Amino acid sequence: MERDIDKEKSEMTPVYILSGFLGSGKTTLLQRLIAYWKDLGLKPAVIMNEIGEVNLDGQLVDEEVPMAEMLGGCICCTIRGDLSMQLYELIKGDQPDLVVIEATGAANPMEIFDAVTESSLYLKLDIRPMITVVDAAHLAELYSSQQGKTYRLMLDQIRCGSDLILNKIDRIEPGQQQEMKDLLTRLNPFARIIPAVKCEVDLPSLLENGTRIEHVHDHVSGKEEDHDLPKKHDHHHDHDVHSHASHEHVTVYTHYFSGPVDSVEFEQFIKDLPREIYRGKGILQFSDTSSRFLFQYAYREADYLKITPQGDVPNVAVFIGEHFDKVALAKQLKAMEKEAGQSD
Ligand SMILES: Nc1nc2c(ncn2[C@@H]2O[C@H](COP(=O)(O)OP(=O)(O)OP(=O)(O)O)[C@@H](O)[C@H]2O)c(=O)[nH]1
Repeated sequence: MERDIDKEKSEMTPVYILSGFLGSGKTTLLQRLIAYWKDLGLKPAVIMNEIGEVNLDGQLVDEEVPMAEMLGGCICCTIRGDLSMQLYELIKGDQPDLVVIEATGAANPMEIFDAVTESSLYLKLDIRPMITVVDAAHLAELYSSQQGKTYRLMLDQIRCGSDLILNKIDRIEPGQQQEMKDLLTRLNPFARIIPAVKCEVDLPSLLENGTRIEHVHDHVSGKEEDHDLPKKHDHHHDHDVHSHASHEHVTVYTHYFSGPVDSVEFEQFIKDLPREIYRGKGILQFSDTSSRFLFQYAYREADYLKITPQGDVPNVAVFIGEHFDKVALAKQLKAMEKEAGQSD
């Protein structure tokens, strides 16, 4: 059977799934991977999934890379059926050497595996082990508070990863790093744990990890075989506990700006965001700067990057969080637009 798999693999399109909580660093890793593959002369293609209506991360991806965007829902549930179609069109149309799927951070990883494996009915896919990016600072905080659903979703993502990138270690105390590594080992004793800053990891060795997926794959297609590998996932249990609705508490607000906003005021607004909002991103035209900016807000840290957007991109901001007051947020953003208009 092993030999058959090896033979078949040469005709298959490798599919890499990047999992990880919102803002953990998946797009950062994706950018590194694309550059790496392109250097090797390979043609990657990307499927990006956002629960919001716009894909801003797509702006950060090399424009030559074929990309399918799946917006406005999560591939593990609401727009799950579309994934097979997108994969099919991408692979048949662009004939890439490999595909990377960056799932929304709210996605349940087992469901993504399920959704991707559905496509294996039409396509020869070599579904690679899941790579999970973990925000070290976020993990530290969630672990100490053990907050309900968010924490459980992160645990799921950790349990399903064969490689766990413990990212953003610059944001925790040096002494805490070992503690977080030990925690990850307890949560998933079979995964490789790779501490990193900005997902700077040894990519060849990250991508070499090709052994474990066979097990997960077999499980998903209902042919579980008792290798000596994972007792790591209690899959049936995971499926029972985490239904498709498990991340409905995560909500999104998308705001389209009708005019430029003042940069100082906007930065202050971001600093004052309520704790329930843990992710924000957008493309903005400030009234007091000439270029446009991509802003990123992840887990109470913001950064702003000058950009020249590809194509016709509106000024927009997306906020993702748990049960936050969308109306209040919309009002605040609207007020900023007005003031910018008035000061002009
Ligand atoms: N301090 C710090 N910031 C980081 C690190 N890695 C990524 N970031 C920043 O964290 C923010 C989110 O990173 P992304 O790569 O966009 O995260 P993501 O997982 O793709 O986010 P979603 O698409 O919302 O799920 C960006 O502002 C990054 O520059 C790190 O190691 N340390």
